Amino acid sequence: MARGKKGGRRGGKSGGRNADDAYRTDVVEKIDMHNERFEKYYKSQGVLPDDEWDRFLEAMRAPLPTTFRVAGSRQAARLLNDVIRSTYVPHLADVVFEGESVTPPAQIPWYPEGLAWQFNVSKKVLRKSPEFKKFHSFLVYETEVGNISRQEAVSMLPPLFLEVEPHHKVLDMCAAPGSKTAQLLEALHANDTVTASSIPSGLLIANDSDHKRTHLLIHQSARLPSPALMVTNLDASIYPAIKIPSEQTVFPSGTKARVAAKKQYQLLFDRILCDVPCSGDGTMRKNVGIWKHWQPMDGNGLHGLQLRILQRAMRMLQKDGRIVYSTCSLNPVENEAVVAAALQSMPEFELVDVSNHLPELIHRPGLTTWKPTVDRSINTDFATYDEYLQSLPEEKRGDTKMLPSHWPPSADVVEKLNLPRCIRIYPHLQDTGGFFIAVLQKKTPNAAAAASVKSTGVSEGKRQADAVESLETQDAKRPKLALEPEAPSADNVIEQDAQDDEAEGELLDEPAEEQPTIEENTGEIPPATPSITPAEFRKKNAGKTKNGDGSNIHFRENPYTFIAPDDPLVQACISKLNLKPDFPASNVMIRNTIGDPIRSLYITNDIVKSIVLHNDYTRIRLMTCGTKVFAKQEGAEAKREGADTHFRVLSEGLPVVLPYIEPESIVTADLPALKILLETYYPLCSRFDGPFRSTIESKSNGSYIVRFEPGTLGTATLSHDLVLPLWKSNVSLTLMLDKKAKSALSLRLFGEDVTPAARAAAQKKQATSEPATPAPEPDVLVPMEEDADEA
Ligand SMILES: C[S@@+](CC[C@H](N)C(=O)[O-])C[C@H]1O[C@@H](n2cnc3c(N)ncnc32)[C@H](O)[C@@H]1O
Repeated sequence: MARGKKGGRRGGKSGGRNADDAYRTDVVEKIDMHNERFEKYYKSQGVLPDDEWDRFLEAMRAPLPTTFRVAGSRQAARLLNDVIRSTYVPHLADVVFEGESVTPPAQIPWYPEGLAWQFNVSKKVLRKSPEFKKFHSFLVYETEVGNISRQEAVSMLPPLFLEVEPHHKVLDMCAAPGSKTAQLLEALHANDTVTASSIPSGLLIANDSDHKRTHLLIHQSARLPSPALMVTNLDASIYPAIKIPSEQTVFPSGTKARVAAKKQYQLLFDRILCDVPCSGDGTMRKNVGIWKHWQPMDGNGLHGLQLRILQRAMRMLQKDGRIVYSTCSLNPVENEAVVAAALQSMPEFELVDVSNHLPELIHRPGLTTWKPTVDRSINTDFATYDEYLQSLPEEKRGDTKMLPSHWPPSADVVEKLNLPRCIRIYPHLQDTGGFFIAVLQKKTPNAAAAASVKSTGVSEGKRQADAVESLETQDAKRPKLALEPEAPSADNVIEQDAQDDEAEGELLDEPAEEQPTIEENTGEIPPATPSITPAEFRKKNAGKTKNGDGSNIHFRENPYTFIAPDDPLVQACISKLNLKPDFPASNVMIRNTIGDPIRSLYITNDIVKSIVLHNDYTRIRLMTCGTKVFAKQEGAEAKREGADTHFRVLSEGLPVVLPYIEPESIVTADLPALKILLETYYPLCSRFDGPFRSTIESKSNGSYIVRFEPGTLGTATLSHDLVLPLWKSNVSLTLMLDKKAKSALSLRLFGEDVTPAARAAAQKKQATSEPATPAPEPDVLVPMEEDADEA
């Protein structure tokens, strides 16, 4: 659905059920799933042949199968997928419940490597069948720790069509709650191993205009911590130009060195996902309330914003880049109409034929014609916008909210746009929700120039010459809705900017002397502006508002400060945690309000650092970036030794830091040791055996890494290295994982939750004379922040 309107459109009570039940697909009756307007509208669009109509409606009314994706780095995902395939599925193969056999989970045929699954069992089976109950617990805990993502099948598609690689600069324009962002991050981290994260050279900016929902996004993406991630909170339709020192820009001959030196350039993206807000009628199988409230003016109203977002994306795309535009709506006004209008406004773009990209995916081509309705009663009588306008009294014509782009272009234009290259997914085709996808790219230069002149009468050269536009002007500019040609593509603007700099005066809002200079066009990002020590930071910012320069009083996030690699804090981490010389110490950052003691250190990759250093973080409304790697170890012991020097590696940051930790700080242990560490909060060193005990006893107190080697213990098998952070105190050890992660690990390895938290929960239940269960079980199958609208 378009937004997190919880309860907004989901219908009310029905037939005496309680309000919660009204939203459950397994209890809402089919009798409630009718909407005359819906049927009339879609019939008149000719979305499907007549003989498929009943099957389509039947599928729309059937409960949506539960689907999930094995998430995380590719190697780790493969291992977990093997556990599902070889351990859980065989146990679920012959389940009979109340006399009926239950179909086990099956892999979604089109998802690469079989990493996505679906099953369709009632909540009763999940709760009462012992086999499914166990599977349910497994799913819940693996979801909690981010190894499994509960996601609608069709919602998994857009990132697959985007084909992200680790070096790509990616923008996810409407990203919350973040299920697709997680997939994009995984693709960026394709080179991660089971235990160690790569530091991709690329970048993912995940954006959403809804401030609250960006927190969901941050939470969701924290499951795959990445130094390459940034989260912003902006209106995607007017997404500002992000400034970055030029890497590859070839300056036009004659550009004065002084001009080139002080210029910064707009970051262009290799991949952009526009998963735009939409009316969401493709999610009706899940959000059954939409049946009651559906009406076509929702789609009409969203069309303009959807188009502006797509046009903004087109202006921010690299030459060889790719855009995926997607909605979970079946309405052509939100789909083909948007794509057609965008393509006409920028003729240098084309639709990509991706019909064979996922051979097992059954889909239908995009529509070449459609009939917008001009009112709620499904009045589709007007063949063109002009016809509609003529039908209105003259004085009312200015008031209409209908736009020319709601209507299909003329037949000859439609033919050139290749709209059948769009992908439509209908629920009856593969038992999914409904969905729409279009993949756009820039044409090869010659084709683009020809298309441009033909369609607009304006040559590309003239267009570039007209493209005198500063980054600030771009920020303010809202892409046009009308179908006249969009002015410059963003990359043209960039090349033009260097020439215009002298004539236009300063193009940048920061004073020139604060800008890093580009010495030569070497293709490298110039060194960062000098980092500062925390003490200098406090001094510099003393007396300022919480928001740094106070330029955006409504934006209340903490500032971002890179600290100098020779800062005592960084040096303390390097020496205490035994980090190798190649640890990227100059990419360590703190987030802090003025004067606060520093508790956490973050790390980013080079490009994220460069963006942070060259942009006002309040202007780009930067919610977070990079990943937290070290935290100050609190407690008396740490204080005794000097609080500023006692940092530990965080479990979420460990995969990033692991490649930089010297082998002496990594101790080796086995499965029995892991079981002790899971069963007890602070086991004494004397409880362990063998080389692990002697090694750990010989170590001084502090942060270590423990590597558990593959092995068996009873029926438990550890099939690959497992690396976790450990804290050694005088006589005891602590596994530095949170409770949920410990429970998930225990369930996965030992088939039961052996943690103290689970024992306490069981005792509490016993005390209240309820039957004890190994761990608290959520009410829903797999908790999902925004289950209602993640598609
Ligand atoms: C369909 S949802 C996105 C789902 C998301 N891509 C996912 O996979 O989890 C659309 C999102 O667009 C956001 N949104 C609405 N208007 C926006 C705008 N003008 N700019 C950016 N985001 C917007 C909404 O807050 C909502 O989170």
